[in-house]
Amino acid sequence: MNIPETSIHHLIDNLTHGGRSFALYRLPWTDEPILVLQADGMPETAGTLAELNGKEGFVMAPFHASDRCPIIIIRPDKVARNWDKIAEALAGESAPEAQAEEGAQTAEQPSADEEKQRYAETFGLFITPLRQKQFRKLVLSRQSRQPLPDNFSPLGTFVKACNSYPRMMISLCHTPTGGTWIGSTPEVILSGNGTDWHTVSLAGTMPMNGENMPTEWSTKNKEEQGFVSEYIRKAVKKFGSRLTEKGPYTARAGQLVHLKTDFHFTLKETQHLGDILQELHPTPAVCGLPKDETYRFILDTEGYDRSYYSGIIGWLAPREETTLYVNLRCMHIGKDTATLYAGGGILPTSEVDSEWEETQQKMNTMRNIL
Ligand SMILES: C=C(O[C@@H]1C=C(C(=O)O)C=C[C@H]1O)C(=O)O
Repeated sequence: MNIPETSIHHLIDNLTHGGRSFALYRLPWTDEPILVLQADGMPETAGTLAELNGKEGFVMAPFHASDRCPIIIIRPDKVARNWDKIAEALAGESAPEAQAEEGAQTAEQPSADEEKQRYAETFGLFITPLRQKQFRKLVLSRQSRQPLPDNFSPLGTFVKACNSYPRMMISLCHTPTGGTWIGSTPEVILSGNGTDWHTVSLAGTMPMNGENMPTEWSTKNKEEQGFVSEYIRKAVKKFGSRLTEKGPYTARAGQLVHLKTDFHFTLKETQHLGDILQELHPTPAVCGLPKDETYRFILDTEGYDRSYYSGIIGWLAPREETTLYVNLRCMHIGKDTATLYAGGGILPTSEVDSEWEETQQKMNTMRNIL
């Protein structure tokens, strides 16, 4: 993907400082940036995914919705594909007045050792109920802040992600309340149109071996992904018919590989996609099993707010094509730091050092383009 001409580049970068809501995204295996822009006013918010029934727009839903962190629906007043059309859509837009930057981030950053120490403590809290067989799987995640480079450009970073990660859905999304997020996710939660729908079970992680894809999976990884498949199969059967499954197979995501199963199914109608999202989210790829108990446990025990990480991001359009993803390998852009997020599935046999390393490798997806 090319960088657009300088005026568009600056305009989009400036939009990330303003009061306007927009999303710029690129679907896997395409080279087409898509802009969704709300012309005025604050975007609509919702407290539950079910409230998305019948709605159209660019959705950004958190791991756990609250008043402070609601589900956001950017109204598609303007939708434009490719830089030429995006330039036309933005013609007449002036660079918005810069708003006061949110939350001055002057707090001391913990050192790498302190971050690992904290992670290890929380890992201890997570492994105990797993070993006591209270839960079958838990996903433990963390955040890490790092300074933005002096010449940081959100749009430049978006284009770099598009060029580095052809298999992933790349997004740059800004709203006045949610702030600015950039991500590169490998995981569909719900996509399709008409009667044909698709979701995936994605779990298990290994680093690429140079340019070679490792394909020998440990029992732990296979089991972890099997849990997600089992959950998705059940959830999808509640709404869809004619379920077909392909996998598990090894799928590349940047410098990592995962185990993946595709699920295709038929829906009779598309006015209740919110109900399906509510049933699916949070899948055991980002939460745990059993769902309700592990969701509560994570909210109470993980020790930080996941915000929009491991929520849902993408285009919802019940009358045309929907492409919704799990918001992974993402970062929140602050005034002069980026907050990166990553997690991984924990089973009773998990070990703290390799799980920590896995979160580092996942965060590198964003670090490598900063
Ligand atoms: C939780 C993340 O990724 C998820 C967890 C995985 C795992 O536990 O192996 C693999 C892919 C994703 O479903 C993340 O990227 O932060």
